[in-house]
Amino acid sequence: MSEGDQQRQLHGQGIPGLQNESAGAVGASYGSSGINGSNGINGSSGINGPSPASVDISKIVSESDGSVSGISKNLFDQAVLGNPYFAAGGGLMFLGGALALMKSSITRGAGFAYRQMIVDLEISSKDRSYNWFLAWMSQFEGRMSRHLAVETNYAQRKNGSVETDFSLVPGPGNHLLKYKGAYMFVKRERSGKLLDMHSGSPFETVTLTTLYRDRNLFKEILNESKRLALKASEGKTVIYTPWNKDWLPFGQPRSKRLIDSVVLDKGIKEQILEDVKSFLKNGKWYHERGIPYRRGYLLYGPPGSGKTSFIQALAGELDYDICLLNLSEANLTDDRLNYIINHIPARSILLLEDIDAAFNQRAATSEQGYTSKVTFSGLLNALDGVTSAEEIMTFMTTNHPEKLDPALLRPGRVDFKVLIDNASEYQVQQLFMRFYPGEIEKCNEFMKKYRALHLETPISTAALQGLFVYNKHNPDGAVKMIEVLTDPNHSF
Ligand SMILES: Nc1ncnc2c1ncn2[C@@H]1O[C@H](COP(=O)(O)OP(=O)(O)OP(=O)(O)O)[C@@H](O)[C@H]1O
Repeated sequence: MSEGDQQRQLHGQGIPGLQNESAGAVGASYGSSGINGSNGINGSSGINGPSPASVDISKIVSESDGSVSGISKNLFDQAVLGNPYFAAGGGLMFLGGALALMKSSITRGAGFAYRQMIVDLEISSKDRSYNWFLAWMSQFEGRMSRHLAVETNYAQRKNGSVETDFSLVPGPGNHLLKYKGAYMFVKRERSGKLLDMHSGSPFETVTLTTLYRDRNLFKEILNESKRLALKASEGKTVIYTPWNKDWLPFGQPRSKRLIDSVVLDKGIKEQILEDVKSFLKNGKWYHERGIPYRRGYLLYGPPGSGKTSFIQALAGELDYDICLLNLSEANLTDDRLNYIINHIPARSILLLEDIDAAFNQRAATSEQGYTSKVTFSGLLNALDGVTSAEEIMTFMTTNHPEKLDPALLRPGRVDFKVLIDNASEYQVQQLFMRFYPGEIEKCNEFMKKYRALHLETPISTAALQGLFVYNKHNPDGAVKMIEVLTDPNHSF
């Protein structure tokens, strides 16, 4: 197409309005083309008005390089960019875009600043420090709480009496505390999920938020909470039971049972104590020889002979806690058993009570849908798999050792077996003197009658204790009532 043709075409079939005269020049259009301006949407050169911008085609052509693309570009520059409507819309778009950008930058900036300046600590109720923290906060003076929750505890006093303690812990919601000059925002939240099916306790979290520079205070608070919790259990034995994959204290720590309060037949207590102490002293010996540092004890004998009481007293004597595991627990699986046995809190004795019952009961009731999923081989694997650097002492008790599978009794699983029997004469005498100190004559009288009874079935130490507790401060009463021991069904 020749230059003349191009010019003709542009003049003849140009964009309508391009040839019209318009007041709006590109430079002026920005100033006067506001929404209500003369060239605006409602202005005289509005959408329905005359054509807004004039374009000098001959100028476009002369300024272009003569090619179609060059002419088109110039045409676009003048027609579009020079158009005040486009210019006004573009201005608004630009302004809107800039504002949106600014807003998102501010949001992102604030988020960034928040992340840089603020730090959170989440403690879930699965963690042992959860209750420590709540107990700490209930006693902390610098707290500002409007929602409190009551926690009722039964604390055992030194004289053995049990008293009720109420502590006001922070309830679900928001709280504020000022610790060492730093403010912390504390949020306790409950989720719909249950932490424990039996107790129905919900899964919870506590989140502490503070300035980044104060983050070290989190550790200080946790350490203080731990110290406070340990102080509360000082001189006491904590009984742990498994909760999901962790061991949590079951009830309040109990006063230590004194080892002298358990009367076993002559020499038995000393024998077990000596073995345990020698085991605890020889960690290095085990490690050097690559032998797993664990030892299994089996206490067997009739009911009420003091097996459990002795283990509790032993824990108190060693200043250990007890991890009590019930193998018949409905939702215990082999995997979970393996995990929890390998994650016992430090300085704890693992106690498996009535070890025979777990598997016998399962066999007897499997048809009725017994749900325990622990298998006997699962238990053996869990016991064998304990690979802790810390010592592991497992105590098992049973009334029926004859029912136990020999596989459980092999060394490495059970290293020390001992019969804790019904009361021997030695034990009767010892128990009498413990209950009635200094009453030697009465004791002799009691023993004389005791021998004369010719008890066909030996009596349990638990039954003897029942007689003495009934006649607390009355040794005469105990002597007079001794015949009740011949009646196995007698209850005090
Ligand atoms: N040898 C003992 N010395 C002191 N108290 C004893 C003794 N035996 C039993 N008792 C008392 O009898 C009660 C029951 O004892 P314990 O639960 O320790 O017996 P057990 O042998 O573990 O019984 P079971 O086999 O039925 O579990 C406890 O209150 C305990 O104080």
